[in-house]
Amino acid sequence: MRFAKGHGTENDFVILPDPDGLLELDPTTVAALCDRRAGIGGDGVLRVVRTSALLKTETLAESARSAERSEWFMDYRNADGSLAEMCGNGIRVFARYLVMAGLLETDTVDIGTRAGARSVTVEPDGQVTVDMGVARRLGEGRARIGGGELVGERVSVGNPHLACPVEAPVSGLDLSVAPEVDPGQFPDGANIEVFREAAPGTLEMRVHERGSGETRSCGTGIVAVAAAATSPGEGATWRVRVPGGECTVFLDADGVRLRGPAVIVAEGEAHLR
Ligand SMILES: N[C@@H](CCC[C@H](N)C(=O)O)C(=O)O
Repeated sequence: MRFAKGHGTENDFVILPDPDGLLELDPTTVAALCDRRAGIGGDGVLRVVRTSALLKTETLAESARSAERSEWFMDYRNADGSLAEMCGNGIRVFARYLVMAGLLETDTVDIGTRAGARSVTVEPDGQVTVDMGVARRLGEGRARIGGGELVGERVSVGNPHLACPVEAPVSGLDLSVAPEVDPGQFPDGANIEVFREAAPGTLEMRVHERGSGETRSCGTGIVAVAAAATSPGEGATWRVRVPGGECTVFLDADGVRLRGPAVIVAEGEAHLR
């Protein structure tokens, strides 16, 4: 099985080129690929598949139908094999892979996801900007963590988030154990972010991702905390620092854009047993 490895702010992915949709990617295979000792290692898998091939085996939700017009589809899987609707770091890495593989002739492309199509622009300076659509703010939510409680705002970026403001520097928090959420608020689970304003216009954030555990960055989580930190109805630009680097989020009346790095670090052949 051919693969590439890439990351966006150290949120890392195994990339599987499968233009014609021939791979059978079950959760066990995904978990084996993402295993950091016995596999290649990654927070998730990005299968690079033509949308026309994906649609032979999968029906998209009504809300994701815009993806049907995209040539390429980011079939994203978490490290535990579960599917997710969207990945903000992954889609930048996906676009970088398309460029490297000679599969992209323009700088801007619509990429299909289970949250719908997202317009992605690969910039000359190496950064990649994604039109993330709308970050929907859904009201207060809670999570239990290490005997305490986190209170924050539920935000949908296509996938579910709980963005929790905290007073102390985020480096002091223990996110090693999965926070528990109320299934009534999050029927499909959630990605949990803690954040604080470290300087004017700059947020610091850490995340515990659904299906992957604590990661060094989460692009949709970065968008969720930027939305939660912005006064309703106003626009803003936030730099968001995560353990693996930094991204910038632009919020305005048209929606949200996420800008950050995307790197391919290796290519090879995987031999899974
Ligand atoms: N790391 C990603 C998000 C991946 C999906 C997430 N774990 C979920 O299950 O919703 C990002 O960069 O957005």
